[in-house]
Amino acid sequence: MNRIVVAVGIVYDELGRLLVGQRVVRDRYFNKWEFPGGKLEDGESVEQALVREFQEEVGIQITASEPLIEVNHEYPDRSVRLLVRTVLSYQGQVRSLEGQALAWVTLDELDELDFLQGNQAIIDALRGV
Ligand SMILES: Nc1nc2c([nH]c(=O)n2[C@@H]2O[C@H](COP(=O)(O)OP(=O)(O)OP(=O)(O)O)[C@@H](O)[C@H]2O)c(=O)[nH]1
Ligand SMILES: [Mg+2]
Repeated sequence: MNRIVVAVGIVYDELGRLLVGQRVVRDRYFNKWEFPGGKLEDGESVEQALVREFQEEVGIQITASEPLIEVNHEYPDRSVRLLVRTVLSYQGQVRSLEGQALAWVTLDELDELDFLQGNQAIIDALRGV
């Protein structure tokens, strides 16, 4: 099976909280929490995909990001490669553009959310485990 390549962004607010979104009902894995992002389109770099997805989903313009971690995960129906980047700067105001719930949460609060399975390695990396 081909691996689906996904750009994922970690954005912090001025209090050091992270931006998370809840997948909407029409999605696979509905109601699971995730970090904003999405699949790379043909010919796109990870940075281009990240900029496009953040514009489409949460309405901000990312101006700088750096790699955090790459995670391969096998779901029952698909294999994904998550290219996770830390967002260093952006312009605009975060808002939900696709009907998804958005929240700013602390690292401790991440445990209370029902995340996509593939995200445990990301959360460990954020905690420096
Ligand atoms: N955006 C995002 N996607 C993630 C995360 N973790 C994770 O496993 N994924 C997986 O990455 C893939 C890409 O997500 P997506 O929202 O662009 O695409 P999708 O699968 O909903 O679209 P589709 O149902 O039309 O194929 C999904 O299979 C999703 O489960 C995450 O933190 N953020
Ligand atoms: Mg998406």
